[in-house]
Amino acid sequence: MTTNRIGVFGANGRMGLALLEAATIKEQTQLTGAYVRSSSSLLGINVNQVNSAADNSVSFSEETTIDNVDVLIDFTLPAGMKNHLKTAVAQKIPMVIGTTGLTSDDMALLHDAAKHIPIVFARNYSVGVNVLLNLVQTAATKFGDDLDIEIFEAHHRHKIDAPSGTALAIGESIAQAKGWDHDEVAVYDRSQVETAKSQNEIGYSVLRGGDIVGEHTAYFATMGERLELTHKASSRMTFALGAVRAASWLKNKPVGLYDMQDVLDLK
Ligand SMILES: NC(=O)C1=CN([C@@H]2O[C@H](COP(=O)(O)OP(=O)(O)OC[C@H]3O[C@@H](n4cnc5c(N)ncnc54)[C@H](OP(=O)(O)O)[C@@H]3O)[C@@H](O)[C@H]2O)C=CC1
Ligand SMILES: O=C(O)C1=N[C@H](C(=O)O)C[C@H](O)C1
Repeated sequence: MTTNRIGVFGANGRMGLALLEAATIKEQTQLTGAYVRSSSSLLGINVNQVNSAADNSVSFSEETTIDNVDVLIDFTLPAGMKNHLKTAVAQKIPMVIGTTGLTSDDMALLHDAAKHIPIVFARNYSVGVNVLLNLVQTAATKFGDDLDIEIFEAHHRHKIDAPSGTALAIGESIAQAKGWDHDEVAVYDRSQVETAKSQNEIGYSVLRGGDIVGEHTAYFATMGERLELTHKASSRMTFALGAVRAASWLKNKPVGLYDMQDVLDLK
């Protein structure tokens, strides 16, 4: 097996720094690019000075200077991801994407790009959440119709998008199993609603605070019992190592759009 050379966009972000470390410590993988914006004060600085566990032969460089890379990884914001996607398509480099908060237009761009390069896009790169995406489908279909389904998520105070990408992925997985259109059954705000909830609903609630890495619970509540399926991430390295694993899996794949369930063979 040849070494997989990894370039990381948004290398100074919370996930970016974890990805620098993951690409350094993972076997058969080499960190070869740590990309930041052209305005960044980190340009030219060794990554090792910001994360001592990251490869000391790499310095932060401009995101327009990609070279010597087999797979690019992007955990940034939607605007950044879209620029990075254009670069990856232009240079025909496979891409692993974890950025959340994407609109349906952004998703259409991803689908188009995946006609030209192989892409893994997942809203959560942990093993646990990807197993959970299957478990919620079982739970959603084993109770009768007299069932209330709610999803709760909690994240750190800096998180911008809500509900989290993972919460939406869980809801979409449930909707698929129930044969529902997710957009029609998703309820994000009950503050203006003056009627009792209907059973064909997936309700979302959100907490933001402190340094919570990421917690998700799907509730299946009926009369007399309630099932709660919870996943808790306690380190960003879980997501980063998952993304680097996805990058190794992706290296020689044909063009197309894949997800972490493909990587983990969970479909
Ligand atoms: N799929 C998964 O498993 C996971 C996904 N995520 C997602 O990853 C994303 C990043 O999260 P996190 O690391 O906490 O966020 P941070 O805010 O810590 O980092 C964001 C990074 O993106 C860069 N960035 C933002 N906008 C642009 C742009 N327009 N062009 C280029 N670079 C840009 C920032 O650069 P600068 O500092 O210069 O602004 C920074 O490096 C979020 O969408 C989050 O939801 C997070 C964890 C797991
Ligand atoms: O922003 C984060 O931190 C996370 N974002 C992802 C999401 O939106 O689901 C995944 C993880 O929960 C952490």
